[in-house]
Amino acid sequence: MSVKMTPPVGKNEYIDVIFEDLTHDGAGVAKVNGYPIFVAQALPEEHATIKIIKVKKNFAFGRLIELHKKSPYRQEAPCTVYKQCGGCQLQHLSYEGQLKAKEKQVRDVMRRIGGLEDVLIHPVLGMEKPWEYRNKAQVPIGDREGGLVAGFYRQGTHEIINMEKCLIQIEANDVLIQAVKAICEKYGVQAYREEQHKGTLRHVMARYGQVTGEIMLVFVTRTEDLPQQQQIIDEIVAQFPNVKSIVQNVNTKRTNVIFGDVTKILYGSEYIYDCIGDIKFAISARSFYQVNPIQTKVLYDKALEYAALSGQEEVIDAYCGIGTISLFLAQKAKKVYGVEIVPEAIEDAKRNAALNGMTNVEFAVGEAETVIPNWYKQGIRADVMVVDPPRKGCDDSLLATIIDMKPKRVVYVSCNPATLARDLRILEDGGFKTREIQPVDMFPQTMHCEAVAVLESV
Ligand SMILES: C[S@@+](CC[C@H](N)C(=O)[O-])C[C@H]1O[C@@H](n2cnc3c(N)ncnc32)[C@H](O)[C@@H]1O
Repeated sequence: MSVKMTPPVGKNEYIDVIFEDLTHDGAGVAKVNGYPIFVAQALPEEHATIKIIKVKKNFAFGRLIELHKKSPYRQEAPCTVYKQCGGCQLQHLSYEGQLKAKEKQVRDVMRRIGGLEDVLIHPVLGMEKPWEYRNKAQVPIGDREGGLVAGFYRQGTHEIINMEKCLIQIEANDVLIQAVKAICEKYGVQAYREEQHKGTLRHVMARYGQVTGEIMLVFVTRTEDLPQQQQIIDEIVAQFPNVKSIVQNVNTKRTNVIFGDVTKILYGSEYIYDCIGDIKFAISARSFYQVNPIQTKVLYDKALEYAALSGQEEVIDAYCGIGTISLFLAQKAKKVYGVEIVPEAIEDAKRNAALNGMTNVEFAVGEAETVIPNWYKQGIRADVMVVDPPRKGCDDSLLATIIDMKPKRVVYVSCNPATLARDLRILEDGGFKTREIQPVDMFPQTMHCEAVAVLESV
């Protein structure tokens, strides 16, 4: 017989609470008789009066009404559009507080989801200057009173708010996007209007090579043509000589997905270059490239250290993107095999290997969970397996193959501690032991948390 529980709070009720924790999206968590209430902008240890705004069977949402005791880590968020934007969730928490919160997040999920009580978890490696770090800006374009707006969607809506400066964005991208907006306005380019599925310009993306200074600009349009294309390009290139590639991506669909299937080069090269450490990379418009170049080096150095290569090992790099980690590893390995699902990224990866004179790498296009089991059947064995999956983590059949293959070490790079913990549990049950976990702060001011773990076959 199931017992129906009545939530201990009611809608519109005002109550006093003490916050204990943060959710994975940065809201404060308070509990009433074990029943959790989520409140945006609240921090652990804070005492507050809140108003209940939504009640569900197992949890509720509240709004901060009055803070009675503030967290010692609370600070004034420096960004003027912080509350409307939603791109950052932690600007009201000092950077020291953010690093502590992320370390706690990793510890909690390792215990709760992974059942890993005794694993060594290091403090988060943070940034000296945790601002202006993003090398990629991707902004929706709208129109208002005859002009264009470029910025962000107001939280929970598709209303575009204009933003001239994003505090986590590398300044060069902000400056370029403001200029592109003015140039497009001058030549009468219309913004895409979602409700009517009319107009031209949907998004503008700028990607900056931190070391080379090269910039790629991408226009995402609903239409095949970008009106006054040549004049627009000429003005951009005259004002910004470091723009080395201008690309148009055509997305004709009614969709929230940003990119369409067709990409054409309007000016310059199909890629820009950047360097991480001693390795040079060509990056094309649709390829994944880490957004925080300073911390990427920290992360990859740690992955390389955990791989503990002597020069004799065969290594598989699953989810390899444009071969960034693969080429880092190839400096110290006998042979590296990279696998990635996006064909353009694998073309970039091959070009990158040639660019750096590396001949001990081989890349394959496909799902890691299909390609690697096939390699295993063909007799390929890795001494070290590196995985860097998207947020949903590794597919079960890939984990099963890793368990069968029994590499000496697995280096797991993760952008989602919850799926990392889940997958570590599966690998531990299959005969591996997690030796240590190093969280690296790739995304200051946000709740996103990256970590690299090393496991050994026991
Ligand atoms: C977090 S990124 C890591 C990329 C690369 N290791 C890096 O650091 O730049 C994850 C990559 O996995 C790719 N991917 C997603 N699902 C995949 C799958 N099932 N098999 C192989 N690659 C996949 C994505 O296209 C993306 O390039």
